[in-house]
Amino acid sequence: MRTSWADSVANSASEIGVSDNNSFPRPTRSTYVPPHLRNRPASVAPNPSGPVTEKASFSGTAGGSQWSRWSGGGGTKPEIGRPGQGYGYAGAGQGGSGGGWNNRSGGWNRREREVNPFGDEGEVDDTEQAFSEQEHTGINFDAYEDIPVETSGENVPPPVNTFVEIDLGELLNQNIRRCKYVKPTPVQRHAIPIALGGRDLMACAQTGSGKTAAFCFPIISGIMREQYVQRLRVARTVYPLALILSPTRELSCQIHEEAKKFSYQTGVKVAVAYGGAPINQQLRELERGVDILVATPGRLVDLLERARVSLQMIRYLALDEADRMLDMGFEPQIRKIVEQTDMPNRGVRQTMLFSATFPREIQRLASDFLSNYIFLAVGRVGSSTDLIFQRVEFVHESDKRSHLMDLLHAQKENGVHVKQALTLVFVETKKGADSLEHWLCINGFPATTIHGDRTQQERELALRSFKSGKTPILVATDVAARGLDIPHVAHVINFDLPNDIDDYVHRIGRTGRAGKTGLATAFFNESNLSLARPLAELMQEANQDVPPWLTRYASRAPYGGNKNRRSGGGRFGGRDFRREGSFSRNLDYYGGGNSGSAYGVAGNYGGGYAPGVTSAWD
Ligand SMILES: Nc1ncnc2c1ncn2[C@@H]1O[C@H](COP(=O)(O)OP(=O)(O)OP(=O)(O)O)[C@@H](O)[C@H]1O
Repeated sequence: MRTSWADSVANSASEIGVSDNNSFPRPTRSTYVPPHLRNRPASVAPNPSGPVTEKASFSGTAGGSQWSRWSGGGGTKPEIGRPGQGYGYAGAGQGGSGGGWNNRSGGWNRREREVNPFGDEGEVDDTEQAFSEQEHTGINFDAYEDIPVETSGENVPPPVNTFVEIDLGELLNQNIRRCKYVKPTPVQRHAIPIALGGRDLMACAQTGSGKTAAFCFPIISGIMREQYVQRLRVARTVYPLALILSPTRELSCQIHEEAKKFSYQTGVKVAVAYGGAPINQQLRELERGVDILVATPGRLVDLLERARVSLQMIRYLALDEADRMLDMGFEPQIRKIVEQTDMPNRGVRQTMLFSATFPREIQRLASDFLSNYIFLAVGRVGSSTDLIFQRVEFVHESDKRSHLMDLLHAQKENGVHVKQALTLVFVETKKGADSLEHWLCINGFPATTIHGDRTQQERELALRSFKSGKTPILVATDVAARGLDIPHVAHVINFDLPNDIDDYVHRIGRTGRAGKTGLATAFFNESNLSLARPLAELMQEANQDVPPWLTRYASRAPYGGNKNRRSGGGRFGGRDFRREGSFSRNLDYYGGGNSGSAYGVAGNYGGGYAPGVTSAWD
């Protein structure tokens, strides 16, 4: 059995040799001027009404940057930094790390101590050897080594094998060690050098394979490196340098938590904004300063409309679950945020899109936001990891509950139904979720539920209760399908199968994460016929046993599961859509083949919701 990346740290014994010479060419950005402000007169910079002179102490090598112009130019100066604080950075004196790093930690106000997100309070081994020592402890990444990797685009930077050969900065490296990340995962090996090279990126890698760090590390490192000595705020408007968008509130919170760990004591400030939670609290948090803003689109639009956030200084834009962000549910909001605000244009900002699935027409849409980008696919686009043992059972609608009960009883008898083994049950509707939860509870299986009709407080409570094992069964709609990284989810049950095979991939991806194995069971019946073929193909590709009855259905069924979203000639045929020379908006990728609009009609569009299904997306 494979070893988990993180869990095997303690037990690992040996690891392949690590070079600590920094062989990867280091980007040369000595003094950073935000690209969209280059060659502009100073007056183009945000022009504060009623500038406030901030007592901002800083050291380091900021001379010549736009920031220093504002701070030291003697002219009008926007209010910079957090009120009442000397926001200074110690650019010098970073032992061990290469020059040019902007150690911002010196600027943390002593009154506002940064909470230690690791809860270790102790020292971290900050010697250069620490990675090497850990790397010799035998983390088993072998299972991932044979994953096919495809990159396309011009001048693709080479991948790295270790964290030490990437110049992320010592403070970030310390946090990586604290996270017990010993070695970069395959997507990190490829994506981090690409992003550090300043390139736009469309990256597709399997669920649970470490995509969050793959976009967070370069952003944090870039902000540290770029010598932003002061944080801009004009009146009550804040100017983040990086924006990370995700489709759900819970996922945004999770990314925020992760990013806070990665940026601990670097001076890079991360804040989160999402719907359903009191906006005033989020505004107060923003006012304390923000370099990286993690947000759901709806709440961000609200903040932009209130002029509490400006995207004028955005240097990095990352879309997590990018295909979901660009499908019918979100695309208008994303276009509004990216194209109709003061955000710097593509080619000026750096844009990174990540997901485990990337249907080709979404790739095409996404290319509107990217400039000369690199396409990276680790594993086949849209494939599931073979760490997940997949099982499909034919269950009539009326038998589903009793079948579920049988499964749960069997789990209990096998000792799986314990605190450390959580079960996630996906259903199609919010009503269905509530009713199943109630039924489970009265039948002696403590369950809770998460869906779009619950208040945010209820949703957060449910998630906490599930994570802690207090309520080991979570009944969820698709709101929990993407991105959530919940340790100890041992079993994902598709009580109702989704209509789209990509949704299935994300749902089952809540287990079998970070090198761990997991189990996924699906209840299939006549109402899922359109999924038969893509499901059988997906399972086959992941070396799973496909039941003969499913193969029979698959051979009879028309290709469903939104095959129209993929390339012709097979589910996994399409990778980088740019390689398909004849790709055109007018081709029959939308199923109907005659879509009047460039983007097809809603009903044919992958992310649309099936009739009668209420969306739980934020
Ligand atoms: N280099 C690493 N070493 C060990 N563990 C890692 C490493 N990188 C990430 N992880 C862990 O792997 C888990 C999955 O990572 P993450 O949530 O980023 O996956 P993902 O690819 O974004 O998944 P999804 O597609 O479901 O959103 C997390 O618990 C994370 O802490």
